[in-house]
Amino acid sequence: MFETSEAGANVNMDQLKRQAAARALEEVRDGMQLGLGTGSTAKHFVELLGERVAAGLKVIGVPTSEATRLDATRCGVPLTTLDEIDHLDITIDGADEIDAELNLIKGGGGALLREKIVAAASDRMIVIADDTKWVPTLGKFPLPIEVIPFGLGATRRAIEKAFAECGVSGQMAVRKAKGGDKDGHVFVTDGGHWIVDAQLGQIGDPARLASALSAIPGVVEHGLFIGLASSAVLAGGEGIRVIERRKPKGD
Ligand SMILES: O=C(CO)[C@H](O)[C@H](O)COP(=O)(O)O
Repeated sequence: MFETSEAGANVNMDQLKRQAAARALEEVRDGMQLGLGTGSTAKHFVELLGERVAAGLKVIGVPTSEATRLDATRCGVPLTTLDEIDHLDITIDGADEIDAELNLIKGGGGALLREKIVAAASDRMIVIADDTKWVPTLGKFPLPIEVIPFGLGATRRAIEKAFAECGVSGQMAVRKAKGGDKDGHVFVTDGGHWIVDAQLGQIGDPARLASALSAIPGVVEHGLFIGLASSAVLAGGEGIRVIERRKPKGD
């Protein structure tokens, strides 16, 4: 399904992200419980949602990171936790790569663990992105793997074994923080873990790789989101494309 973009071809990436966020906001209804994603695209959604809340919309959100918690608070979006409510209606989040099955690579911003917990607790997950995130095959974006620092050598060897079994290979690097007083130090997630980014190039069977990585004890979570996204809103120079997942979530 295609929709016409008002902005035409000369929009910059940030405008495209905002357009995708605005389109997803049309799905939000009074009384909904929302998962709030992390990243520059999700930040647009939180800001636009804040404007609707200021105008009287009644919603409550669960943030997927401390950064989003701060943004949502600044924008006046009421927040709760997954301990206080029993489900979420929609999670709206960005992605680093999206394929035709709506499998995703996420975690470029380091929030993959909370993002996956929140998405899994939601009836629907709407992915919002500029259309450069749409790829024929996942893997060009380095796959984030959240790990426990203890025993990292053993965990890395187990990850390499899982890669070989799944027909992929590539360099791994422990993520470093960029900017601020933590610049150059190891990046630490909101959960206190580290991230290993794996440069795989192409992931032929993302579901198989996801299962193999999940089975490794030192791996807390990985950035392959398989079967979680219900739809993707992609904004490009030609307009907005909304892609629905063929099978409903949970099937
Ligand atoms: O997974 C994420 C954070 O962990 C983000 O959703 C992903 O990195 C996309 O970010 P952006 O909207 O800034 O391109």
